[in-house]
Amino acid sequence: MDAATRLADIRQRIDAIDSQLLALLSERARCAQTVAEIKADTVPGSHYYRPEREAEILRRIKADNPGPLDGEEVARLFREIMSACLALEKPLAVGYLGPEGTFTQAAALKHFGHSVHTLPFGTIGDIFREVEAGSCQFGVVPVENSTEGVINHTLDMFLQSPLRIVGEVTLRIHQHLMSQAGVVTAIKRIFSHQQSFAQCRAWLDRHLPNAERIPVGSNAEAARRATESTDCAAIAGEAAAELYCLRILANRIEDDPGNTTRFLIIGKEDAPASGRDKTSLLLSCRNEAGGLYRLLTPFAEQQISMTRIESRPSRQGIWDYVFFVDLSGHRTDPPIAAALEQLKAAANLFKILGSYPEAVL
Ligand SMILES: O=C(O)C(=O)C[C@]1(C(=O)O)C=C[C@@H](O)C=C1
Repeated sequence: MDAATRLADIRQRIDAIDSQLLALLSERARCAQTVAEIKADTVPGSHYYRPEREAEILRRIKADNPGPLDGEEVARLFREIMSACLALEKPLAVGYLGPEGTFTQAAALKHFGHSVHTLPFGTIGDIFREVEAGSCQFGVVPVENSTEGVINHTLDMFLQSPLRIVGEVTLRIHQHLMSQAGVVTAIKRIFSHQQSFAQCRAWLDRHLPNAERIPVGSNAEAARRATESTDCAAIAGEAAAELYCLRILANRIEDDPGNTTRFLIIGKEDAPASGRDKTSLLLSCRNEAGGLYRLLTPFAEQQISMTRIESRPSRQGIWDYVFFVDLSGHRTDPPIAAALEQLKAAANLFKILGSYPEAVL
């Protein structure tokens, strides 16, 4: 068989497979519509998003993936299928730290897929307020970066807010230098968010030591400012370059190639157990010798793994601190439930911020 005939043959097979895929996708979408009808009958008025179910599906797809497509790639395809099915049930409104083109928007789309409505807000506080007020069902906020550490503003919001953490998503952050100019040497002023400047400090010191570094509220805002003049540049992500038609002069200039940001999904109710979950808590104890040690003892006794602890001023008195703690497991797992009961009795402040599926994508 010659090459042209083989090609025609294989394309015919691809067409037949696509028709099967389309029929199966349509059948899946009809199933999701039936799920929506059942939900409307049993929990009227509630949103239809089920983070624990989505996490279970994505984990199973990755585990069963026969190849040759990469597991992450296959999971991303299924992420989009579920997003489209959910939009048929009821489209979700998701608030993020704007403007359009920020890494937080990229994180929102990575977590929910592209069939949700993403709504930009100016500050982390605005996102909390809008989700509390119900104008968005969920919000996406950055919480920590592998190079720069925690985003204090996000943690501090949980001190007052009744919202829960319903999910997490991590995003590899690639920073690019972008401008209308054609060469790096033409750049006199650089705009970026202060976190991004910090993530690219060594690169900037080496390549643009004399350019002025001007901090702005977001990377997308930096990209917009970079359109003002040809001797300006921005450090931002690819989406911002596309949005503002800027040329990428230098790719991936972050000092740490593993540079990753973790984002939290906030909503009104936390998620049931998915089989691989995290629980986040807010705690404080009396300021005395061994106070924190005694507070955390139930975790050791119940063999619960504590994956993170951060301390922040409580804002209630000088040198008074609260602790943000992440645990492996769901608050309904019996050892965690037992430890939480003990903790509740011993802590000055005890708040469960949420139990939610570990990031899958
Ligand atoms: O299983 C459900 O509850 C559904 O609504 C279906 C489905 C899916 O497409 O598989 C869609 C949205 C939910 O977030 C979870 C799963």
